[in-house]
This record gives sequence, structure tokens and C-alpha cells, in this order.
Amino acid sequence: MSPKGPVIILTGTPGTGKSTHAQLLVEESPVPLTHINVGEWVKEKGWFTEFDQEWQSYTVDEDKLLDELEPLVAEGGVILDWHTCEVFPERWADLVVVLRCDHSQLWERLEKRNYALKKIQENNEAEIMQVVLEEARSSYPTEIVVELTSQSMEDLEANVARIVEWIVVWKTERGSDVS
Ligand SMILES: Nc1ncnc2c1ncn2[C@@H]1O[C@H](COP(=O)(O)OP(=O)(O)O)[C@@H](O)[C@H]1O
Repeated sequence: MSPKGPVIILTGTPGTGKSTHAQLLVEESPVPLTHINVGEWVKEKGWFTEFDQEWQSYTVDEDKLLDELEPLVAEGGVILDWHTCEVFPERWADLVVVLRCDHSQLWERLEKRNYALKKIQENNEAEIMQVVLEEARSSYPTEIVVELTSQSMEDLEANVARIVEWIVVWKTERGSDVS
């Protein structure tokens, strides 16, 4: 069965704007897209093995996560929104978007979320070291990995417009195959 839409991995350090971009992209997309906030799904569906109180983070049951996501990904028309991406099979991704944000702006955003100081520091350092970008580049073909700045509403709108353009091409290339 042909996919009803592309699989877009939307990743980036927590606070860079993944969910904000995903919500606008679902509205603007020319094909139906389901926004999967992987972090929320892991919590809601219990796809984790333990919760670390100190770091306020979950140890994800990756096998369970991939088993549950596989059929949705096979259907297509999915945005996988998560702060990490190397766990997803390379064959899943049609496009990998890595959002970036200036670390001082990121710090402010994470403070507003009442993150513990150590968690803000850890994520800020990861953004400075561009950990997620390197992870994406080492997990997927370079030509499908796109790094986008997410520091203003103009960036948000321009980024979503660019991804929508990419989806239009994706759809055209598949012609009538798209269900
Ligand atoms: N491009 C942007 N410019 C300015 N603020 C943004 C942008 N994208 C997201 N934000 C803000 O940053 C915060 C985190 O965004 P969110 O989408 O929740 O990030 P993530 O899902 O990556 O953790 C929110 O307050 C959101 O309004």
C-alpha cells in the first residue's frame, strides 16, 4: 500500500521548537500529517522501563516504542517529534529536520518550563555542542538532513513554508500513488 504522506523526523534539543513547528505544519501541510510527540507517547503509554527522579527523565523501552510506531510509520503521513533521532530506523525517514536555537534564548525557554538547573545546563551544553545535529547526520543520509534556525516567529513561518514546499515535491514525485 502506498504511503499517504511522508515520514518527517522533527528533532532538536528540548526547547528548540519541535512541537510548535509540528502543530503549525499539521495545519499547513497539503497532505494529512499525524503529529506524534514521542516524549508524551512514551509517558502516556508507559513505553519506558524506569523514571529517573533526579533527572526527571524516562528510560525508554526502545523495542516497545519502535514496535508501536512501525505500523503508523508504514502508513506514512507522520511527524516524529523527539529530542533524539538515532533510535529510528534509517529506512523510516523521508526528511529529518533539526531545529537549532541560540543557547541564551534556549536557556530562557527552558527556565520558563521550570526545568531543574542541571537539566537546563545539560540541554544548553548539548545545543552548544550541536549533539542532536551530529546524531542526525551520523544516522541518516546527509541529503535528507536539514538544519533550521528556530529563534523567531519569522523563522517558524519560513521553516514551515519550506517543509510544506518539500511535501508538495514529495507528493508530485509520487503522483497518483499517494492515497
Ligand atoms: N521559532 C521560534 N521562535 C520563538 N519562540 C519559539 C520558536 N519555536 C518555539 N518557540 C517557543 O519556545 C518554547 C518551546 O517550544 P516547543 O515547541 O515546546 O519546543 P520543543 O517541542 O522543541 O521542546 C515555547 O514557548 C515556544 O513558544
